[in-house]
Amino acid sequence: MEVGVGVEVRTEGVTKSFGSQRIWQDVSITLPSGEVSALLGPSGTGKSVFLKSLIGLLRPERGSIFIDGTDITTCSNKELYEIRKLFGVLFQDGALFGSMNLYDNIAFPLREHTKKTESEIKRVVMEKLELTGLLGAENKLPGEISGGMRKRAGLARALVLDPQIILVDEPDSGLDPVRTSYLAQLLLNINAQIDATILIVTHNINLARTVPDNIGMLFRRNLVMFGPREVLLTSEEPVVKQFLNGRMIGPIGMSEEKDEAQMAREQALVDAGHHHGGAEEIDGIIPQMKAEPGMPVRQAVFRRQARVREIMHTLPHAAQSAIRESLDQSDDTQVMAAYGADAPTETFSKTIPHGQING
Ligand SMILES: Nc1ncnc2c1ncn2[C@@H]1O[C@H](COP(=O)(O)OP(=O)(O)OP(=O)(O)O)[C@@H](O)[C@H]1O
Repeated sequence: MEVGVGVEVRTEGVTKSFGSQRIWQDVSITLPSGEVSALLGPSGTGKSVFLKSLIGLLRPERGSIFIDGTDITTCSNKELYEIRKLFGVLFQDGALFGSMNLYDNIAFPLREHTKKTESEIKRVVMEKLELTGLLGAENKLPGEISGGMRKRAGLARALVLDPQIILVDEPDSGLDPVRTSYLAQLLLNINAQIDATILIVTHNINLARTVPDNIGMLFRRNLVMFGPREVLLTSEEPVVKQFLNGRMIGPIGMSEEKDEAQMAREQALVDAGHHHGGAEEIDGIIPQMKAEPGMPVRQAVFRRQARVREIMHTLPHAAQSAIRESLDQSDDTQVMAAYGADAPTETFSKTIPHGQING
């Protein structure tokens, strides 16, 4: 597999509305090159709109979006067309063409955007099918396979042009927790292999706690925070704590947000013994998932360590402690020991066997 170098994605004060509906405002975010970042937020906060803005499918009315130094909000259509080739995008349902088999779906970007011969195309397609555990399923139509397989096929297609930026919209949607973990493992393996800058948009708490190097959150039309994973995972911000623990108690309501009086009434109910809805309260930080044995060392880990050391003094105290703890353990190469005590769970310690096409 060719090794690319992920490029930086930076937004500066971007604001997006549809008519009079403001989706988010003044969002400034830098996705460090080659690292894995996640953007969280309750449903409807505009995560997908953000993702579509990054590839120029939607245009914010204010602010700039720099991809590898080019502002895609002002560049020409020709430049945008070239910039888009840096991206691989995995949409929620895989966005496959229903009438094409998996092979043709995955070959599609190569036939559209390159002059490769059919035998070269075959080599790339088979490589991506193998990487995503889909060998043997190439003749199936998207309608004949499960949601998990469709996601993996979408990922295979997103990878064929050797993207330097991979955007993933809700990798868990429609998947059970185990298949979600397999897909998360695959994304980390891919990051180790091609060093692409990855952004995962999700409201899956497990994924947020275990996968990304950096995490941000959108709420009430604003970016609540964005930074190294330890910042959000140790945050005392009520909306972040509520979200991470999936509780009903807090500023996030059924449709949008709550007022103070409503929050006080609900807290009184919980104090009186009513269940708050969250399955578990997790304090502190769960270790980050690692690339699997046999993968190259994930370079993002070293880049992030250097970066985080530099900004350490600007971070909240709790985040600093958590980062120091992780740095102390970090002769760690971020490749999971095959049978080591630190393999987080059995689920994460297995590869998708080649040819396994279920799920
Ligand atoms: N093309 C569009 N035209 C008008 N409104 C839109 C358009 N696309 C999205 N919206 C609106 O923008 C808001 C944010 O939608 P978006 O899908 O980005 O949210 P999300 O955070 O990804 O939600 P979820 O987690 O439920 O997928 C919604 O109110 C949606 O109706």
